[in-house]
Amino acid sequence: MTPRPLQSRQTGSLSGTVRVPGDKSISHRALMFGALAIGETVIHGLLTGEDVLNTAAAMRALGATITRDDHGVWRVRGVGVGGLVEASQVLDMGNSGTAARLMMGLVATHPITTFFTGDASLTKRPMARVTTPLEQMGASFVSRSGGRLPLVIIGTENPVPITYRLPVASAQVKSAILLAGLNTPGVTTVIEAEPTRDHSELMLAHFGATVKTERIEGGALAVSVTGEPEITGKTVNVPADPSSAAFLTVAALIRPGSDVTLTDVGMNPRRTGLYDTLIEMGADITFLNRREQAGEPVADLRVRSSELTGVTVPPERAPSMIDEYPILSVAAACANGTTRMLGLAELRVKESDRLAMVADGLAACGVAVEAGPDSLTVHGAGVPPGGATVATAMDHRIAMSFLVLGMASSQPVAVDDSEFIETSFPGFVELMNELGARISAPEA
Ligand SMILES: O=C(O)C1=C[C@@H](OP(=O)(O)O)[C@@H](O)[C@H](O)C1
Ligand SMILES: C=C(OP(=O)(O)O)C(=O)O
Repeated sequence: MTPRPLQSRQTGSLSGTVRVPGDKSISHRALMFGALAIGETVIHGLLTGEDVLNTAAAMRALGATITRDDHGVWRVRGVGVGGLVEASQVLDMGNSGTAARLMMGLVATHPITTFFTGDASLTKRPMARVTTPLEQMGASFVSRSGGRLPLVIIGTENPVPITYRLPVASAQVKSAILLAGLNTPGVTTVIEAEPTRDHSELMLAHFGATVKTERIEGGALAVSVTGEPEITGKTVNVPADPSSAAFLTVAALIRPGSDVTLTDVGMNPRRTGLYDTLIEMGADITFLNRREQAGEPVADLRVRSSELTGVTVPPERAPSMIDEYPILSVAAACANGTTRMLGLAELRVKESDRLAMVADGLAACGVAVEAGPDSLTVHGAGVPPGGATVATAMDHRIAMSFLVLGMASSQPVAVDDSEFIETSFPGFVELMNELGARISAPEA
């Protein structure tokens, strides 16, 4: 595919009221759980990013009927727990770790064989973290690349429930095991030392499954699902994605005179670490009209430009803002003083090695930065110099973060490819420009 470079120039104040697209994590789950439910699931506000469209295609290949009407409402007719059928084609999960890993959990405890692949980014990402527990439940895997995609899963006819302690903080691994547990007799339990996003637990309960979370010795959480439930189709209203809202939030904070309202943003406390951090840095963010939608808290966010000061972000906050470190690093570059971010090992195995990509990109833009094995230190000096073309390595969040950096930099910042923004935030450039940004194709 031909790369699509973009350039972002320094902008004046941003203003307006907008709704960013639906939450990606919740959108994947709504399609998957709808596909396992009996009856019809109606989804409002589903993200139509490429990652989620890949999930829809995969669930259709596994037997569900999924349609979208002219008003953007999605309907899923499910097959019932245990009812997935063998796909006749390879399931290509594109750029999406969530789709690949959760789907592997789903098929592992059905007596079907499934072939998975992904793009050049996804095929580099570790999958042993899911294949190891799923093997304990009875599935087998064939892969020529040390457990990475492409791989084949031979699902088991006689799944066994397990109790599994997560070796890394990962909602994807937790969810893969819980989804495998759905078609397994008895109780399947995942123990997590650090709380990760709980959208699977909340949505499974909404669909009628029995899911329990208990605090156990040492403060860890034990999350259990009771197997072989009958789950029934439900209505799901997908909130706006806090991880997408993050880009607009930081852009408004760093452009003087800005006043932006973001409506309907998901405020699940396991996702809001970035907002807590920005407030510690001095951000003026007001949370209006707090309410609940399908078990998920939401609010409207009013963001006004602010003088930011560097802070230390503790490692235990990482799971609640794991996808937001690239954009936090941009806020840190425009702040005064040093920001230290700790506990970032997982950033190295996302769509790209985000720790390295952020450090290299900021350095290219004249920002003082130091990367450790699992930490990042950014020395903010107000206005970044900019004036570079930043490599994005098939990573949507790197591309969007550096386009935001360009909005505040003395010289324009370009990104070498913007194509992957479509995976999570279709319409990003148009929405930013509507608020006052100056993002366009680079001048020849
Ligand atoms: O469960 C999910 O929907 C996600 C979990 C996180 O990944 P890990 O579980 O690998 O930390 C996150 O980075 C990803 O964007 C979405
Ligand atoms: C890490 C991300 O997604 P995934 O793991 O689903 O590819 C992300 O969206 O930042």
